[in-house]
Amino acid sequence: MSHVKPAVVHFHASGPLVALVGNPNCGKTALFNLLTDSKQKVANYAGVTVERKEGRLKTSAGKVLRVLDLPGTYSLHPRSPDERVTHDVLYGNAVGEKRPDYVVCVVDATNLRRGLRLVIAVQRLGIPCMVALNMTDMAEQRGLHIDEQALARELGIPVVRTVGIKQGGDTALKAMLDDIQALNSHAHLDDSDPAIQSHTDLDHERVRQILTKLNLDEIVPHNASDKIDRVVLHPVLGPILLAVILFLVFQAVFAWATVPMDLIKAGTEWLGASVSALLPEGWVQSLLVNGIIAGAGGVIVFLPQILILFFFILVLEESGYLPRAAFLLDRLMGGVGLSGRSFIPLLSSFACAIPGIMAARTIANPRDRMVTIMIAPLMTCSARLPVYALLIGAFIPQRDVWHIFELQGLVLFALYGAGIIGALAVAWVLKRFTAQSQIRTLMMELPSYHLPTVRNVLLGLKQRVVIFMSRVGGIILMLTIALWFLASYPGAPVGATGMPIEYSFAGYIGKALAVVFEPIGFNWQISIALVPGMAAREVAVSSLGTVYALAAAGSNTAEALAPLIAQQWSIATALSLLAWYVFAPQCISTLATVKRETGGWKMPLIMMSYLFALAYLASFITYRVALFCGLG
Ligand SMILES: Nc1nc2c(ncn2[C@@H]2O[C@H](COP(=O)(O)OP(=O)(O)OP(=O)(O)O)[C@@H](O)[C@H]2O)c(=O)[nH]1
Repeated sequence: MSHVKPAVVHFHASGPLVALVGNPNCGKTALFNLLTDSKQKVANYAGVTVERKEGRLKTSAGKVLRVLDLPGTYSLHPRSPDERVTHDVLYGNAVGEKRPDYVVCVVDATNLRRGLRLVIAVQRLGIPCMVALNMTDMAEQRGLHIDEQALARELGIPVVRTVGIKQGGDTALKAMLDDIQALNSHAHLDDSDPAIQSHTDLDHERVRQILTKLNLDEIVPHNASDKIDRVVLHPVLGPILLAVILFLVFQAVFAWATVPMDLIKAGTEWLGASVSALLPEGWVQSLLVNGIIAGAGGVIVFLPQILILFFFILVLEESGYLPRAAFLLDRLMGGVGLSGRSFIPLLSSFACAIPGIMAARTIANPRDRMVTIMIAPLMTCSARLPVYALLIGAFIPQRDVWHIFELQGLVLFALYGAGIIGALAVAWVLKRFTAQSQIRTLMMELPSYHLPTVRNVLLGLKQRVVIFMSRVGGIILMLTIALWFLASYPGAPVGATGMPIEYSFAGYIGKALAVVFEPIGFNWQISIALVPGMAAREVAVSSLGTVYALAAAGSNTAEALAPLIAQQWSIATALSLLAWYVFAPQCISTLATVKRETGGWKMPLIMMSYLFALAYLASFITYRVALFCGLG
């Protein structure tokens, strides 16, 4: 989707500032959510948190602490923009932010070696700190018994056990934060100690000594994950499995959504009819029935499909499969000059280009980061799903292919595929125009698999519903009402022939634009819908709903839209419109994000122009080829 409501709450209240610091994927955000009762995104791969998030913890002693969740980092020498965020906060360089008063170093108990290196580096900063030994449940399952008291003695700072995914899993941490004085009194390392100069080798040595002393120097493999990886990362089976998984997801989007979609349709229809019957004919009735109900109802109907898609994405995210997919795709992406690192930002763009573009902060190489940002909008964001679903529903028959595939699902899969291929092609071209190609090896952490928690999946789905509905109630509603106005006024003069909408502001605009879009097969009604579709893509659907509802003067709402366009448009036009939306120029909020992330208007302007040109070209070719094949 093209707009994400910022879930970050900024508190200006003063109060001790506690920062959560740790390696990527060690469970910082899970703990942050528990401590502050927040609902930030957690997922089983590195690089989910790319900016600082703040929350508030009220301790049982009544003290209020400000808690910061920071992007994961391996060291205090930042290599990517997200690691720099953590670095700047810890060194007191963050603009408008004081240095934290306390640091909680979150350490993955199943990966002590790496976590402790960062702890030692943090100790050297001179900020009072402690260790939250997280994922202790997983460590226990693998037979790893850590004596936290002994560890605390070795490090000279408090150590508590936590489980980020269990209610109450933060009890010991909360108790420790309650007694904040205790943290103050603990010694921290300081640079004057010759034994612990800031030297990586010395840190490694110290961690090795601690682990040996605690009898923890054996690396315990995670057998189950290793076994699964033998299939999932297999050079032949792995890619086949990935293709099958993605394919099944798109099949499910169509196959499972029919019943809830029918229910929503029936509900909207009933509402439209009831309001029509209740209100006298006039502008109020027209605004409600043809404007709001036709417009908003026409978009809400696609919510089940969006939720089904996200259900799968959330399950894949939580299970730990996604970084494996990145690993499998590394070679393919290497062919166009990208590394597997771009995979997660690009995958996030399937929800919405905005989090995807922000996730590109995890990419250390500036050129790779820029290319990833430029192609992120080509991933099919969920705002396009309503447009695709409407056109597929109207023009592609429901038919089994070889008794296995559903034709509509197949077409949807192809459209997502077209976006990906388009993105790879653009990346390849950008690579030609930018600096030398160099071979980069992908260093990516593969987390252990675990079963997705029902709570996290439900939470993720709830967030999608909230984002979607606030768009429907916000920007979509606003644009729909504006369009209704433009499409209803000034109205046809007495004795005029043709549809009243032709004599409206929207009609005039549509006809003027149609000159530009006629070569790619768009009529004036589609041309009208494209304009508000720039602000938010789903609005193209509600706009068509409004335009056609008004055009058909009185005929009811968007449910009628699919058969109506099926009757009025040629297949060539529908295919051309689908091609348009594969590349369609960006929604405004995406461009604003690109400006923020790249620090100027140059990149967003280049992005908008190239997407527009690409969309026009793709539609032109599609339309002409379709006409040639007799689909006119
Ligand atoms: N079994 C188990 N899983 C946990 C625990 N804490 C977190 N997780 C899971 O570990 C994964 C990573 O958690 P996050 O909270 O996203 O990790 P993070 O450190 O914030 O990650 P980044 O944002 O990438 O730095 C998620 O799938 C969590 O559900 C824990 O104590 N036990």
